[in-house]
Amino acid sequence: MILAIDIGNTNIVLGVFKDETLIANFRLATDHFKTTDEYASIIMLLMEKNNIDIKGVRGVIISSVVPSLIYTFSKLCRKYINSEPIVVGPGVKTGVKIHIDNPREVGADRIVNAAAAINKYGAPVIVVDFGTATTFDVVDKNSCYVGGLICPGIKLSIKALHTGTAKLPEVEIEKPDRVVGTNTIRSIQSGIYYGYLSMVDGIIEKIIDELGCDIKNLSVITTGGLGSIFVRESKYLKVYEPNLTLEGLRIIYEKNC
Ligand SMILES: Nc1ncnc2c1ncn2[C@@H]1O[C@H](COP(=O)(O)OP(=O)(O)O)[C@@H](O)[C@H]1O
Ligand SMILES: CC(C)(COP(=O)(O)O)[C@@H](O)C(=O)NCCC(=O)O
Ligand SMILES: [K+]
Repeated sequence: MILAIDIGNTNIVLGVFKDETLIANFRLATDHFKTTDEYASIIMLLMEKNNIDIKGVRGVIISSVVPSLIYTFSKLCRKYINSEPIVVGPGVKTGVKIHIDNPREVGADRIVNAAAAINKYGAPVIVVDFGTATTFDVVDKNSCYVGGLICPGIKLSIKALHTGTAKLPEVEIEKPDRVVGTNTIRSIQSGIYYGYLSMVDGIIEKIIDELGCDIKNLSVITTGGLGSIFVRESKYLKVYEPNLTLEGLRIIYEKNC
């Protein structure tokens, strides 16, 4: 078995693969202050509850956008799994040609998403990841990662409206029936929901223009904890792949083991 660990700013997602099949996945809150031993005790308990023998894990691969937790989880792998993890970054083969100003600064999760999307859908492909931030990753027709966009995440935007004002409450993400809100909560929900929907579709149209390709030849894949919200409702987001990053990690593991 392979253990894939995707460390995001809000959640840490773990996936256990038996050959190419994801047999279990767990989601933990990202906590910069938890120790190696604390994370290990949670993970081992979850493994046990899912009847997974940690001794059967032959390798671990980690993608992290939280630098301090790379150390915590690498230590966890050595101490509790007896394995030196592959940490996605410079020097690790991903199969993705990165054509941006400074390949070292791009979030590992974005390259992992691109690797998974190319593998499953071919190129050109766009990945929209609704996590703490909402990111767009663009792979051109030559399978080159050519960059993308970083937008404030949905929950982050809702929080910012609340913390940056005296009177706005923190609302739940909901689709209002009408775009014109008739009270404060409905107005915020409409701003968030229809604002994001228009932003996503508008950005995808601009990317298509810039790539100079036809929408018929391009795949647009959605992922991330909040990714299911706009699928179907959007003109372009039709495919939701909740485990895209984990699948990308498995593919990259196989290239490097
Ligand atoms: N299964 C789920 N259903 C609904 N919301 C979720 C789910 N998983 C995560 N979320 C929410 O989605 C947001 C983004 O999560 P995630 O994609 O894990 O972010 P990140 O990768 O930045 O850590 C978080 O606010 C989280 O609370
Ligand atoms: C853009 C991100 C914050 C997204 O992180 P997430 O929402 O998945 O937690 C992360 O990929 C990151 O820190 N990237 C570094 C900058 C870059 O990608 O250019
Ligand atoms: K993201």
